[in-house]
Amino acid sequence: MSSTESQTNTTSKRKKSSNSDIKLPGKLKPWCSCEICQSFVSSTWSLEFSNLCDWYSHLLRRSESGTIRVHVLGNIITANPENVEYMLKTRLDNYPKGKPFSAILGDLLGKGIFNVDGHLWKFQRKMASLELSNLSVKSYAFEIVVSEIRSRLIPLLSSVAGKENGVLDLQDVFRRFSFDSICKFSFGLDPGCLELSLPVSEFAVAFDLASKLSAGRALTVSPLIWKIKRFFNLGSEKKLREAIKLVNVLAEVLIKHKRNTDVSSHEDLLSRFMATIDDDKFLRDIVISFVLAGRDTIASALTTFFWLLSNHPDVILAIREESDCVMGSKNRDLASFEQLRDMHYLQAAVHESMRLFPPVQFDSKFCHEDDILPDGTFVAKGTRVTYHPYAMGRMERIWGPNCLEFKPERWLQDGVFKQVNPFHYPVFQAGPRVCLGKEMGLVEMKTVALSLIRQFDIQMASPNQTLQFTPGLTATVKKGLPVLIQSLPIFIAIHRMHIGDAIISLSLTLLLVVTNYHSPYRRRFGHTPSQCHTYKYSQTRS
Ligand code: HEM
Repeated sequence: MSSTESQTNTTSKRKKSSNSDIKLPGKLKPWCSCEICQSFVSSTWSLEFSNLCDWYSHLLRRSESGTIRVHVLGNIITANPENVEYMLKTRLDNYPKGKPFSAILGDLLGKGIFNVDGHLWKFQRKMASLELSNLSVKSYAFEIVVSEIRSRLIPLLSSVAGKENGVLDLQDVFRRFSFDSICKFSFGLDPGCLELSLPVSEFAVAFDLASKLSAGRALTVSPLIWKIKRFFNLGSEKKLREAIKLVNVLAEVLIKHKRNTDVSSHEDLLSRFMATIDDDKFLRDIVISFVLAGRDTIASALTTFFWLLSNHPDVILAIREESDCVMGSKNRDLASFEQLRDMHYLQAAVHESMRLFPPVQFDSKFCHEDDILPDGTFVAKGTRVTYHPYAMGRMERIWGPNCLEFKPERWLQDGVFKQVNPFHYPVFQAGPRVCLGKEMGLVEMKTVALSLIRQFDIQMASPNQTLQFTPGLTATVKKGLPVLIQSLPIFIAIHRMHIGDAIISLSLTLLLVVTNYHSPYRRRFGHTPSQCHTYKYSQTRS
């Protein structure tokens, strides 16, 4: 079917829909007394739900169309895949980021890709897609991650492993890790956040504060409040201005330095973009967008993944067994790019984790001209429309009756990872503006997770911890993720060669061989890890 045909069909379907919603205005209605708005205004939703997104998920599950309105916010929220496809692909032009969003992040991001629409976006998208698909840029990104794991992450975890009171906030560790990695990738600059012997980087502190305060603007009752504070340079707006000034000074110094250096052989984004762009302010904006996009998302995804794993030891075992099978059980090196590609269960587990805990829990666009969504919802010009990946991951009508369970197997068909329709799973957004760092992010996440799973036993310091999120652009766990760490015996034996540990590891290896036959891997995939090379080979051939 041609795209015009499919568009016509959608339109006629929408016309047929007799949703009474059509007559409702979509605009802001601060006085609304409907049940949802009253519960929102009085915060009574919090009596039953720990997180706003859990309450929205509950409302969206109850809604026949999978769409609700919060009139007091002037916001239409949808978990309906047809609507999501419509706004992110079919009518992308009618659902831009819009001025309210770009005003909030404008001072920090300027005209960077994350914050613009139209020609400015198209130009950056084309340029960045070209660079990110380049093989040498991909291996540069991978080398950065591998080196950060080897030289900082593993030594840090090893230094607290087994220590009494050796509690570590894993969320904080991941935030430092991902900041170092994305800065090296974007600027070729190492802020050394995970290096505890180094003083905290000024850039990291300023960037952190600037993104936190910018996101805080979205939480004010009316944008007028932060705009007035900005005009008079008061309170949080004064701090934001100072933080952005520092980010700008450091970026300027860096760009100047690079302009005076031969960067033709450098692989970082800034050096590569320099060849095309002369305007240093624009260059700064483009690269800062990448830092914002690629930092907290990875840290958030890893934090919730390890929280889920702590309640699913069978998944940890299956990941270890699959990696032993692909890499060899005695191999303690990090997985290579190719080896990661062969780990279908790991790929399934990280996708499943982000289904339940997407790093970007919701994402809003602003309607350009009056419109009707495929489910019949009328959208007035200027209305905010939010698609909600967090709620979508919890919809029975999309994922079936076990939608609330963490089941990596749902992504596997005969042991091979199967993608789903991206509009059912818009964790990386979908359509023409799909996340540019998706592949890179997945590789980073899997490399970090696997390196820790193979070398450490990680337990929650408070085993009954539930996840409560702080409001912001990316999901952040309110109290962090305090964990206790133990090195795995095999790892100790190989790296430290203590005779006692070597005996323990030998016994464990024997135990593993004996229990191999009854392993979770076998139950899951119907074959033992030692058979899996042949298995996968025959899968590929057929
Ligand atoms: C688990 C990791 C990640 C997740 C879940 C994720 C998710 C997303 C989402 C939902 C968007 C759409 C945001 C919007 O338009 O409002 C997005 C856009 C984007 N992401 Fe990611 N992201 C991840 C990692 C990364 C990384 C590592 C990079 C950098 C290399 C990156 C670069 C970008 C860029 C540049 C955009 C803007 C694309 C455009 O507007 O055309 N992301 N990402």
